[in-house]
Amino acid sequence: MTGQERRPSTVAVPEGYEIGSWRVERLLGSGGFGSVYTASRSTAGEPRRAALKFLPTGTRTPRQLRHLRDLAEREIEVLRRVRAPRLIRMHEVLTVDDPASPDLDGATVLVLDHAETSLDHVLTRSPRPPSAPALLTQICEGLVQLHGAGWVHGDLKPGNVLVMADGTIRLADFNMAAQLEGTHAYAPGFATPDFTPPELLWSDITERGRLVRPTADIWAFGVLAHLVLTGSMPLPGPTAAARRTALTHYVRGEQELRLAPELPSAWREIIRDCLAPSHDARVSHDARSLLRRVERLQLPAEAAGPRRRKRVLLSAALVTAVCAVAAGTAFLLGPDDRNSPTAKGADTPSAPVGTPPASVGTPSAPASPVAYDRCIPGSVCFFTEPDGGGRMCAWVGDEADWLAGKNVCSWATATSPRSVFNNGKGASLGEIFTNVTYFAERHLKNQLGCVPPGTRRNLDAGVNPRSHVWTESCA
Ligand SMILES: Nc1ncnc2c1ncn2[C@@H]1O[C@H](COP(=O)(O)OP(=O)(O)OP(=O)(O)O)[C@@H](O)[C@H]1O
Repeated sequence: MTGQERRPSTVAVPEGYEIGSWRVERLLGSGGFGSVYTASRSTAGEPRRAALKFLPTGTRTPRQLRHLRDLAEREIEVLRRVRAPRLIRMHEVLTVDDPASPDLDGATVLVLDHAETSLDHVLTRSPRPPSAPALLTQICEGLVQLHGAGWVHGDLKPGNVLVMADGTIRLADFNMAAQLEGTHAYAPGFATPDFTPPELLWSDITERGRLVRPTADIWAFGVLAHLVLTGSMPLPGPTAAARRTALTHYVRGEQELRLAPELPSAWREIIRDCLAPSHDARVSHDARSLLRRVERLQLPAEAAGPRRRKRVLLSAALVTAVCAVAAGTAFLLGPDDRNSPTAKGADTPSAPVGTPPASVGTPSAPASPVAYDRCIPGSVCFFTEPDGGGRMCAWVGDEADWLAGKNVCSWATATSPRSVFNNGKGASLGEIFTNVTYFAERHLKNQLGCVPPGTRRNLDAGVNPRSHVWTESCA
């Protein structure tokens, strides 16, 4: 099916229809596999509003049914297991039990956080939104969180980037998502052609599905970035077929990648790397290194420049300037609940999901050999107990103020960390800022220590960091 556009298929749900504690209001839109409605809660409790995604898993022919169930299960699995600030949250899963409505009976209903709109709609109104760099930073954060938790999105495109009422974004629509087994994963054989990397457009589908890797999302990010920054596709053409021909010429080396001339040169470099014509040529640009580059584009030139050129730590003055901006773009990873019993299986209702806390883990959790492994790849984690035990605070980006910055560490007010793990990926993947330097005061003042990539170490009692920054070296 790759190469064909998916047609929306509407699941008709009447206004006022009741399911669980929800009353359906109006249709938000339909995708290839189901429809999304706004709903309000008819009983006490939070949230008051939600988006209900109806997947018609109870109807259709047995073959369609199997396929729809597989897609629904993928989405539920991701939403249950990966809870992170830049991914849409799922509150519960319901099944319609209504034999009197044969089209609805048996449908799976995902109760999701209600988004205000999608990036697709934003681009229709404003093809080059002024907030494009900030939007792209957050999309990149979403990819870091998803890939860090071991999943490939597989269908990143404007329709699957939701914009919340507060203007922040969340990645959504995970029915093409695939869980990594080492370096690769198997996804169903669908994708949206304009956002699909060349190696997948012409690849075979095995019994387990199509082999995908995180570089597929990196390609999609490149297309998305070009679209959001310029209002046009990187491989232009009036129809999907024409764009595909342009892609073929590009991949065969018969045609250069001609990015829009108005694209700023730094973005041009990033997009070119994302749109490298093969997986091998793209593999060194993972989501995390991309995030760093995207974040740095938003720093004032005088702050970003010296940090890039000199392979030394930031000077105190410079650091203050960097922090003011970096604090606005760094983020904290949510809990990694991959080992949680409630995270398994698609048939039990999930517990309500709250905003991921700034600190995760339990105060009494004993240190164990796997304790450090809670730290999601790509992040730096500080723990309240030695050997990765106790509570954990994790960051992918810089944090200028642990207690009052963008991503605070709630336990740090009263507790000193006793161990640290720099689980950043390291220089082998082309990343530059791989060491984590931490400071006794906010805004990176009064250096306490530095952790090289891959290092797990215990900290002396009384070491009280208040800020940290990813740096080129610990020297
Ligand atoms: N949580 C949500 N809040 C608000 N709107 C949503 C939410 N989830 C999805 N939508 C909107 O509902 C519509 C249908 O979404 P859905 O995920 O089913 O399909 P799609 O992404 O448009 O298409 P496809 O699944 O074929 O890729 C889209 O317009 C999307 O923006």
